[in-house]
Amino acid sequence: MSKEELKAVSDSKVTKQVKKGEMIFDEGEKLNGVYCVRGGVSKLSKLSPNGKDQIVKLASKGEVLGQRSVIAEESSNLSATAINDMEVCFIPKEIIVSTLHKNPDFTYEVLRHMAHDLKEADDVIVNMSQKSVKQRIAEALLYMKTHFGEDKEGYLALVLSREDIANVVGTATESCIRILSEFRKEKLIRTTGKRMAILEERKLQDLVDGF
Ligand SMILES: Nc1ncnc2c1ncn2[C@@H]1O[C@@H]2COP(=O)(O)O[C@H]2[C@H]1O
Repeated sequence: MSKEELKAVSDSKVTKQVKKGEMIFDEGEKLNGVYCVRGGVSKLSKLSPNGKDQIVKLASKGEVLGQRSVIAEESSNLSATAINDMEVCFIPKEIIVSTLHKNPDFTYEVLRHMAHDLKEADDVIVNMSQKSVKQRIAEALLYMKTHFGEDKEGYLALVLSREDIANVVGTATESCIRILSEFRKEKLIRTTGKRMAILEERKLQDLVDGF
């Protein structure tokens, strides 16, 4: 971006604190701009008619939310809710659209991000249809470790409720609880309340890979 473009973005952006559990935007909303995640984690999810909230993605620092519907001039396809306390910065639609028209490098970057999101969405569909619930839960735990890390005691830094884990893998909360308890008995993981630690990363990966 040129100095002028950066200044326009920086003058127009508004920083917002979002508390754990608060919604940033709802599915079906017409967004007046995009949200950049500066801290914390947001779940992007879609509520189905049977009441299940399918989590499509966990978005963290550096990710942009809402650009798809802003560019497509549609309403948002997913809702974004804070999993923990977040800081987001809002950039109005006009600034995004005018920069997209003026700056090909910026447009290319946005396109690159959307192409990446598309690949992730493909992988979600393939995983859902080809992997068992057990494999999907193992994969979700490994994903949480790779993307959000561990705390000093070796627990996964991102703490998700059992319901959220079930909603990430697309299963019932009871099935998720049962499989996590199997993993615990097999000493693949350790749990303390909601907190979980991976003990046997290799074995979980083998399970995901079908060995
Ligand atoms: N893999 C993904 N699938 C769908 N939406 C994503 C993905 N990653 C990020 N997003 C963002 O999540 C937003 C949800 O609302 P929108 O449909 O407006 O725009 C979407 C994208 O900006």
